[in-house]
Amino acid sequence: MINLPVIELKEQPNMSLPTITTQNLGISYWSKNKRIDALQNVSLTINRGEFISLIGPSGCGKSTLLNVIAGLTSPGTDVNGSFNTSGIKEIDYLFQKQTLLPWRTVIDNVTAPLEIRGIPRTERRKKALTMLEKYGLSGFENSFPRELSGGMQQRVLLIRTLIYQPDVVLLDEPLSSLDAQTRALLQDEFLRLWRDTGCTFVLVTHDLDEAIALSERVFLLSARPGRIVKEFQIDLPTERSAIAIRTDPRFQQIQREMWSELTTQVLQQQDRGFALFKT
Ligand SMILES: Nc1ncnc2c1ncn2[C@@H]1O[C@H](COP(=O)(O)OP(=O)(O)OP(=O)(O)O)[C@@H](O)[C@H]1O
Repeated sequence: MINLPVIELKEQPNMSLPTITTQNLGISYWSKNKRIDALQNVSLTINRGEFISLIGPSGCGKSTLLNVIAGLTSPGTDVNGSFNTSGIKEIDYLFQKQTLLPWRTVIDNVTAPLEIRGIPRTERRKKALTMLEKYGLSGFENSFPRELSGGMQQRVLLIRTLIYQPDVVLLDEPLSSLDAQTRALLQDEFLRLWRDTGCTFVLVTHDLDEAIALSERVFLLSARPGRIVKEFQIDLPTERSAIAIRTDPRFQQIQREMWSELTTQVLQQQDRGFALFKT
């Protein structure tokens, strides 16, 4: 088992204060003079310090929603409805194909966010070394990314994301390229880091088990244009292991309900596809 970092506890989050709210949010893209409605009437509230996940059929707008939260809407995007990120100072984003800077050593990768913010070298190295040690990466600080396994690289990315203790961490399929065992270990690390830091975590995943194991609430989006069709309360103990919880009967019950709802959405999407094909 990997030792996990003891990170300074942030002021305990006040759960009644919303961090992110959207009201009837609609997002459309224009591509080659064609309008693509990605999201429609999305209303949700994410409270400070929560761990929530977004699931739904492929192309339903999950990444689009994360991008909006991160303030990353590209030109030519229509935004309707309202959107608010009250009181957030720092948002960090860890996405699927994110990689480390290959020409920088592990420690220089990890300290990059502190460097950008003007934290003195000695201070940033001290902080990074503490985190690397507690993450089982001691001795690799001067290695280059190509010398690490996929799981180790992902752990370095996670440390880099959290080193500045952002208020909100957005995760877009961050573990999808890893083998099942490494993935399970990192899921446990996500849980512990979430509990230790008090950051708000918003995860996009295709893996329903991952969503249940990690989250307090899971939002299921419909096929495109994505709308929230169901909110699942994950009433499992907060102090849990992402691996062991999978054998809990309540976990399995939620899993069955989620699969059933997701299958309905996917079948509807296919019906619409066939209808389009016929016309
Ligand atoms: N910049 C863009 N320009 C045009 N269309 C886009 C753009 N970004 C996304 N889309 C379209 O918007 C829809 C939603 O895409 P998005 O990536 O948000 O879905 P997703 O649910 O994250 O998909 P997946 O689960 O497959 O990763 C898709 O039809 C996609 O093709």
